[in-house]
Amino acid sequence: MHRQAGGSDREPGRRTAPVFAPGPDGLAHLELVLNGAYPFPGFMGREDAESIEVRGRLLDGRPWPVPVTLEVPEGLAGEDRLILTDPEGAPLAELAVGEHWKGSEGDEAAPVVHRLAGDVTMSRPAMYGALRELRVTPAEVRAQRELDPTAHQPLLAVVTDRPLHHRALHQIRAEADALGRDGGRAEVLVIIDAPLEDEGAASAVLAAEPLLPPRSVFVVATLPRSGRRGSGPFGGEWTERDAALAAHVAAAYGATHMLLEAGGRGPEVERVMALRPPLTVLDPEPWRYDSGEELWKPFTSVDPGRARREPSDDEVENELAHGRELPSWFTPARVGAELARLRPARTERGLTLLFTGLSGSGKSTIARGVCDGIRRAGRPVTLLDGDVVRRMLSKGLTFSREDRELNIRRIGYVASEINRHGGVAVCAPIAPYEAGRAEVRAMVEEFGDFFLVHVATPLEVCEARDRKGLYAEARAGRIPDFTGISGPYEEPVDADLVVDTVDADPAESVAAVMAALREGGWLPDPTST
Ligand SMILES: Nc1ncnc2c1ncn2[C@@H]1O[C@H](COP(=O)(O)OS(=O)(=O)O)[C@@H](OP(=O)(O)O)[C@H]1O
Ligand SMILES: Nc1ncnc2c1ncn2[C@@H]1O[C@H](COP(=O)(O)OP(=O)(O)O)[C@@H](O)[C@H]1O
Repeated sequence: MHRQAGGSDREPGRRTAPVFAPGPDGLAHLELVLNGAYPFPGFMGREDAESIEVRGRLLDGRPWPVPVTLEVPEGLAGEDRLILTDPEGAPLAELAVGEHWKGSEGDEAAPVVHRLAGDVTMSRPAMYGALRELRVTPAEVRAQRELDPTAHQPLLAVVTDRPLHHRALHQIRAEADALGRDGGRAEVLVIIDAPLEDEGAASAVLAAEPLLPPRSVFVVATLPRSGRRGSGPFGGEWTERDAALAAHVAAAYGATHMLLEAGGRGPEVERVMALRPPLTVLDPEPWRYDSGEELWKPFTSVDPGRARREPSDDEVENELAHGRELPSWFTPARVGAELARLRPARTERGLTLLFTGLSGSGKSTIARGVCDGIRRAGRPVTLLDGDVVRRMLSKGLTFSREDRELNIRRIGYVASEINRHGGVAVCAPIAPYEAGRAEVRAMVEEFGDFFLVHVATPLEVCEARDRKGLYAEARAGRIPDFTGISGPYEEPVDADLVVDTVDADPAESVAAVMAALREGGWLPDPTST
């Protein structure tokens, strides 16, 4: 987690500070402190953080919506200086620790969290992460506008973590017109909230540039919102505190007004304004598509019977997953094309199929049949069978919990590499622990899709089959940690498909999996070829 920074001889005789790479939220806060988007010089102490939680204000009375804190491992809690680095270990800033404080997150049983507060000083500008050239500082944007003598119009910030479809674009143009002074229109600054480590929906947002008022400016920022981001390019849920934080950042860029694009389902603007952001958060008039006139119009002028419902984020994801074009009344063609590039059809995305179940449940038998089917459907496929993996990749590992977790991690790694190149990996280990399966899911979803099949054959049936005589041995006490007998099997609660092998023969079980893959769009539909 941390190590001593080598070779820092700037101040001879002074002990070298340990280095620490903050987690995603800590890093996002750090970037906003360093680029001047936040009006304070570092991470907050306990009193400020508690004051924000209780009354939405810093101790000195300034409204502020979220604590800006830095979690550190316990081993760093006693330090008085820290070098904060990016995830690759390059120094970003030095933290002069003013306070160490700890607390538990939520209930008493939760582990103690250690935090350090204090001012940060930039070591060198950040280089890591995606879209660096678009991560322009607030001061740069303000200076650019000051150079322009015609820039006397209000500045409307549009903060978005998702693509701008027709509705949002109409709303933005209408608001920019309404806010304009002297017959002009407000200028537009699009703040794309993208993760630090990848581009998120940024390229799809940028694709809408020609559809926004001329001279609209685009910047990328990462707003910290723990646990919000989904894996798709459609953004996540915004709370009113998230929205208020976005408003503070937008104001730092010089914005006078903000419109949050949250897919039409953002937090109530009144509740955001109650947190006293430093600019006006707009509650734009809803726009609807009038299917009679084939036009987008303000809600009030559309006959409710003719207002077409917008597809939900899930529906958009589903259309893209099946390789279908998004409807042109909903998405501008250029945005749709970029989304199709960001989210290729499932037939082209990597896929990991993980079969989990007791020994003898039928994993290998079904996995073999499914591999044949996938190959026949024209996709490259690799089978990572439990027994075979144990003879090769995981030779020498035992059946302790630790070794089983290592086994599944290795399988997950190989599967994710197969997925990175668009291939299908079919894995058939017992994978008895929820944590191990979740780890594989996370590894795989970086590059492809994950599909969990629970081969839910009851223990009695597996034991009666006892193909390898192992159950008898285990019952006789000769195999320790035998899954289902002397070792645990945690039933999955997140299986995408549960297969019954009691009332079905192998061919039927294979067919059930193949049907699910076809239905989900991972295999070409044979009727369409
Ligand atoms: N203690 C114990 N518990 C469970 N299974 C045992 C054990 N010892 C050996 N075997 C044989 O190893 C096969 C399971 O290996 P896996 O790599 O799939 O297991 S795990 O995912 O690491 O839990 C499993 O194969 P399958 O029957 O194909 O599941 C068994 O044949
Ligand atoms: N519907 C079914 N699907 C898979 N296997 C089945 C089914 N019905 C009976 N079986 C039998 O159950 C046994 C499963 O063994 P195997 O596939 O090696 O399981 P595992 O890999 O889970 O240990 C095989 O002998 C297979 O013929």
